[in-house]
Parts: sequence; C-alpha cells; structure tokens
Amino acid sequence: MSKIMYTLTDEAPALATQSLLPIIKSFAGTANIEIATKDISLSGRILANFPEFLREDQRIPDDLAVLGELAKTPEANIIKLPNISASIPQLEEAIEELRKKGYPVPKYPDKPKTEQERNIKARYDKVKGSAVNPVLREGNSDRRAPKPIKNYAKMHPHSMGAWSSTSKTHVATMSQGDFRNNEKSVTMEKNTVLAVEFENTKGEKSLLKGDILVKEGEIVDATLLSKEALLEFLRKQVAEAREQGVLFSVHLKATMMKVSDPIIFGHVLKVYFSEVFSKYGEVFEKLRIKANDGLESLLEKIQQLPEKERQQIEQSVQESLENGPQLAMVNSDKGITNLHVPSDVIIDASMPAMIRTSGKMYNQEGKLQDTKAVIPDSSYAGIYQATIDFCKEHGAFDPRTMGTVPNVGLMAQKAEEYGSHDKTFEIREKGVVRVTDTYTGQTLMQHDVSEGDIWRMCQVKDQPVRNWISLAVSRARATQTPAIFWLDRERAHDRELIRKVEKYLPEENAQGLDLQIMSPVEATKATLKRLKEGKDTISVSGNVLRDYLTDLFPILEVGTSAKMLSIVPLMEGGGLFETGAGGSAPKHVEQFLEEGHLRWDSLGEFLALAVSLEFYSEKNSNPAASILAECLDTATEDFLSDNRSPSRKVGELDTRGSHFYLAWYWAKALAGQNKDLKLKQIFEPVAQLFDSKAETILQELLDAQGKKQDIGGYYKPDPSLISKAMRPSKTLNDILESIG
Ligand SMILES: NC(=O)C1=CN([C@@H]2O[C@H](COP(=O)(O)OP(=O)(O)OC[C@H]3O[C@@H](n4cnc5c(N)ncnc54)[C@H](OP(=O)(O)O)[C@@H]3O)[C@@H](O)[C@H]2O)C=CC1
Ligand SMILES: O=C(O)CCC(=O)C(=O)O
Ligand SMILES: [Mg+2]
Repeated sequence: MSKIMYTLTDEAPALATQSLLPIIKSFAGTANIEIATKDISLSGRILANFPEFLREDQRIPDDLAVLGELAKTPEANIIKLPNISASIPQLEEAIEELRKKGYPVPKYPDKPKTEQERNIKARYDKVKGSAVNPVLREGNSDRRAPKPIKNYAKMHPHSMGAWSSTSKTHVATMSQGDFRNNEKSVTMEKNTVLAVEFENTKGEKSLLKGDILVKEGEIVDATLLSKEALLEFLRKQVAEAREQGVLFSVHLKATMMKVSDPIIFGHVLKVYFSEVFSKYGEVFEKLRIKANDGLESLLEKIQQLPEKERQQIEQSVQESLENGPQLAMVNSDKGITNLHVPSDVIIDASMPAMIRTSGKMYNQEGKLQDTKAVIPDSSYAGIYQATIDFCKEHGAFDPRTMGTVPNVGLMAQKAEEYGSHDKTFEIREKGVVRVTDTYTGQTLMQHDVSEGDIWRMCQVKDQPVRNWISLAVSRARATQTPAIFWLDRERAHDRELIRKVEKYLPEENAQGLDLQIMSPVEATKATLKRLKEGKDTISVSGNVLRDYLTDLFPILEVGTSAKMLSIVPLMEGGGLFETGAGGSAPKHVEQFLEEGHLRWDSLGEFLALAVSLEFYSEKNSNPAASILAECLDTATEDFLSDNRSPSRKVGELDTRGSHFYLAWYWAKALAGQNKDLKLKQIFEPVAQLFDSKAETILQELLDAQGKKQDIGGYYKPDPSLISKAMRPSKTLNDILESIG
C-alpha cells in the first residue's frame, strides 16, 4: 500500500508540523492511510551527505534522494513544505551548530586547495541554495487561490497601502550587457552531447563542463552578464538614488540562483561600499571576507582584528552609509540593511511586499519611504515596473473586488534558469566561451567574455514544454478562463519556446478557448487591467516568472502566498503537493522563541493535504480517503469563515490553536456526513469530546504562550523539546491519541 510522504523541513513550517502532523496521522489512520515523514531540512541534508565523518549512530539516510526517485514513479504522493534554500552564511551557521552538537561534519571550504577539500565543497554546493525543489519537481506547476480563500479575502480584505501618482518608487534595470540582452538560443535537432569550453586570448583552451546530454527538441540557451556593464549600471544607480532622495534596494534571488546572484549581490556591496573596499581590500582578503556573503558577515569577521583597526573599518562603513543613498532596511530596529545578508531580501517575496506597501520600504528610522528597486537583469524586471506604473495610475488594488491570476508554470526537470547552476561560471580572464557539439565539433553558440563576467547555460526539455502547454489548456478549459503565455518575441529563448507553443497548441483540444501570447510587460498590463475589473486571467509562464507571479498576485489578492493551492502533477503520474508559495519566514521563529507565539499559517498545508488525500483515494481505490478530503475542505472553509488563522500578537490564537480548530471542524464534518458510516461512528464521539473540552484545550494552549522558548537549536532543534513546545495541551493530545 502506498503512503503519503510528509516532509520535515526548517524554521516555522517545521515547528508547525510538530503540532499538525499528530492530528493528520490520527485522522488518516482511520482510513488506514499511513503518513510517513522524510527529513529534507538543511541540517538533515548536510548530515546525509557526510556519512563518513559521522559515527554510525549519527548517520541518516538521504531522504531527499529517496523522494527524488519516488517523484519519478506513479506512486508518488508527497506533501512538500517550504524549506531553507541556504545562502553561504546560513549554510555556515548550520554547519557550526551541528559541529557544536557533536556532529563532526567538515567546515565549508570556500577556497578549496586539496582534492579532498574540492570534494567537500562540491558536496556542500549540492546542499546549498535551492537544493530541494529542483529534485522533487518532476512536473510543472499549477498554483491558484482556491475559491474559499478568495471569498475569505473578499469578506475580510487584508490591508493594502495606498498609492500616490507622485510616488518616486521605480525599478532600475540594465539596458545592455545583461543576461537578457546577450542571450542566444538553439533547439536541438537530435540527441547529442554538448560541452562548454573556454579559450583565452593566447589560444589556450579549457573545458568548463563536458558531457552535457541533450535530447532532440531540447532548447539550450547561453548568455552572460558583463561585469563591466553591471558595475557601470550599479554606480549610476547608487548616485541616482542619492540624488533622487529615495532608498536604495536590490532584489535578487541569491537562494535559488545560487551561483549567479550571490556574485551580483557581492558587486552591489562593493559598489555601495566602494571606499571601504578600496581602503581595506587587502585586510579583507587576509580575513577571507567575501563581499558575496554580505555586510553582516564582513562586520563579524573583522571582530578578529585589533580594536583600533576594527574601529577604523567600522567608521569607514558608517561613513559610506552616511554619504551614500539611504539603504532599504530589513529590520530598522536592529540596523539590518538590504545588504547585510544575501538571503534576506528575496525578489519573489520582496517586490510584492513593497508593492503592497504603497511602493515603499523601511528606512533607518523605521519609516516607510519610496525606493529605487535595483533588479540588474532586465529579463523580468519590466513586470514590476509595469505593476508600479499601474498602481500609480489607478491606485492600490482592492482585495474585495479584484479578480484572480492562477499560474501554470514551466518547471519540470530543472527547466530554464533554475537548472543553470552547474553550467554557470564566473569567468577568470578575457576570451571566448563556446558551446560545442561533442560529436560533430560544431559550435552552437559563442560569446566573447571578460574577467568577472557571469556566463551561463540553461536547458529545457521538449517533454516538459509539451506537458506545460497541455496543463495550460486543461486549466483554461476547466475554469473557462482566458490564458496568456508570458513570452517575449524579443528574447532568443522565448522565441524558441513560442515556436513550440505554436506547434503543439493545435494538437491540444484548445477550440473555443482564449489563449494568447504576449511579452511579459504586455501580459502584465493586460492582466492587471482585467484584475482591476474583477476578471480572472491564467498566467502561463516560464520557471522564473512562475516563481515571481506566484508571490506577486497572491500577495496582492489574498495577502500572502501561504494560502495558495500548489499542485505539481508529476510527469510520471504521481502527485507533489507543495504548501503555499511562501518560504519559511525566519522571523516567525524569532517571535516564537521570544514570546512563545507562533504565527505560521498552515492553510497551505490544509489545502495540500486535501488534494493529497483525494489523489490517494483515486490511486488506491480508498473511498474513505476521499471522505476525509471532502470533510477537510469543509473544515477549511469553516476555519476561514470563523477566522481561525493565527493572529500576529502574543496572547491571541497562534498556530497551535489554529490547528486545534481545524481538528475540531474536521471531526465535526466527519461526524456530520452520511457517506461513510464507519468514519461517522469514529468521529461522532471525537467531535463531542472536542465540543465539551474546547475551552480547556484553548486555555491550555494559551497558557503556553508569553514566555521564552528553548527548542535546543535553530537548524537542528531537539525533537523532544519542539514536540513539547508545540503540543502543550494534554487534553488535546489525549483525544488525538484515542481516535480510531
Ligand atoms: N518552496 C520553498 O521551499 C521556499 C522556500 N523559501 C525559503 O524561505 C525562507 C524565507 O524566504 P522569504 O523570501 O523571506 O519568504 P517567506 O515566504 O518565508 O516570507 C515572506 C513573508 O510572507 C508571509 N508568510 C509567508 N508564509 C506564511 C505563512 N505560512 N504564515 C504566515 N505568514 C506567511 C510573512 O509575511 P508577514 O510577516 O508580512 O505576514 C513572511 O514574512 C528562505 O530560507 C527561502 O529560501 C522561500 C520560498 C519558497
Ligand atoms: O526553492 C526555492 O528556493 C524557492 C522556491 C520558490 O520560491 C517557489 O517555488 O516559489
Ligand atoms: Mg517563490
């Protein structure tokens, strides 16, 4: 019998799991469904990758690899919660914590010298950044706001900052020398093997990457971001932000684009703090300070210096901050700027949050201010400027009346930019990079490059593209909603993709459907206009826009992407059910540790579980699973209409209390249905117990708040401590224990 796999991840979702999973297990058990857990947390991934450093009893299986294999089978039924996509500083912190706990995993060798160090670094590089999603996503993405969620937002609109037509907020993006403008793209005519080679000005050749297997019909792109053009652009933006009196902010995806974007982030830091780096560059070199890791890491590492030298550098940093444009802040109270940590400001969440907040970000005084949002590469930056322009002209959106924008996203098999990490290179010297066909020796694409340029190659296979087109058509048909393919005829890669859309669409049953192709900027304008009028439009997009749009629209429409239904129909027939499109919200953990109040909203988990149970029912001919799913959906609707989501404030309902309400409503729905009398019989007494004990349970849960929590770690907390912290109601635990 197949199982439902529930993932153990990090931070707030991992905490929430401690309280929600026992409920899920008790309920699912009544229909003989086994819920198994798989550890894909950052610490779990580290431990699984270094068995030879660990004692026998410390070793753990590589659960991510197991799930990755499972995802390629029709049996897969995986509920995937958000996990940390670690930046280098996060990875180093996690390693440090594990070592302190007696797990002797190696340190991260940032400049490996020996063969062994290179091997260790390669293994860590597999763990860092977005290391989980690409492995599990063996299908394309279908993300949408379910009806009850939209209805809830209409009834209880979240706050939306007003927009002024005089807002100075804008996006700054490159007009030449960036990935978009240098892109070349080809579609493979047959299966073959490619290589990426570099030739310097002396004619010396070296292999950057060989053995790249490509299939017939696969689209392959190559492009580069010129360091010179980037630096010139950044210098101009820093100066301009100061003149314009707006905040300076940079929005990247240093987590997911784990090779290119930390380098770009490092350049931003070096340009903003150019005087600091020109004065103390050599000291930094000695201390192994890397601009890519951010200002916080720099300030930490200079602590090793003698006091006087350290103070001089701190003084110089302070002067740069005073002389430069004001930086947008991540946390004004603590003085954490946009440039402190590369993973603090992540574009998919940060730009929508800014747009929702009147186009403003926080300044050093903790006040909201207009900002220059620097998004160096121009491939997708235009959608945000178009949204800002729309809000300046028409004012903020109104959640009570606006439509919805579901997304069908191309992402299977490491599609496009998100699969480029092993083919991204920071160029060492002037020369040429070529993509060649190993069999014929033919050069498919080539670029002149200079020292520091970031060159990359991306791939997308034909089968995922066909599947994506099919999925778009089936969503458009199922909902009778117009769909727009966000593809840019001015971009080399998109032109190849458009050829496929034009070729495969006629093979689909697309008659009578409104399907169009528009450039991202045009698509944004058309979609926003309809959205404002209360009309729905499906966005059909590539992988990066999938990521951006599935935060942008949900955050505007329903206040957060955590409430999205996020389904990945796996290409081999299994199902991957992601929870929300949001991440793991580190600040939620901070609040929990300080005040014993967790405000993680598990709506994404509830929605994912319902579709997973439904899928289970079909796959295993288990009608009881379908009843559980149906009643869970009813419970979720009641949960929403009674407003049982966690509050932000200590002393009010938190994640644990919200889980209790879900269990209560779910039991009531199961007791109230008449399709499965066995389930009815089981849940009638449970519902009665919940009715009579609700007050006690809620009080027990409330009593647990208001004090500091010790969970014995951040990346690898102590399981018994988190379980104790997240399950403080004995009454509730006993009832759950008694079910079935
Ligand atoms: N699929 C995945 O595995 C993903 C993982 N990540 C990872 O998550 C971490 C944080 O990323 P970040 O970009 O800050 O994005 P997050 O989505 O974690 O946070 C953005 C904001 O969204 C709100 N939010 C999101 N989900 C919930 C929820 N369930 N309950 C309540 N509020 C929620 C919070 O805003 P507010 O406080 O205003 O309520 C939060 O601060 C990183 O480590 C990143 O790598 C990020 C995206 C996806
Ligand atoms: O994998 C990641 O790092 C983030 C994924 C993400 O943001 C998304 O899929 O929406
Ligand atoms: Mg995202």
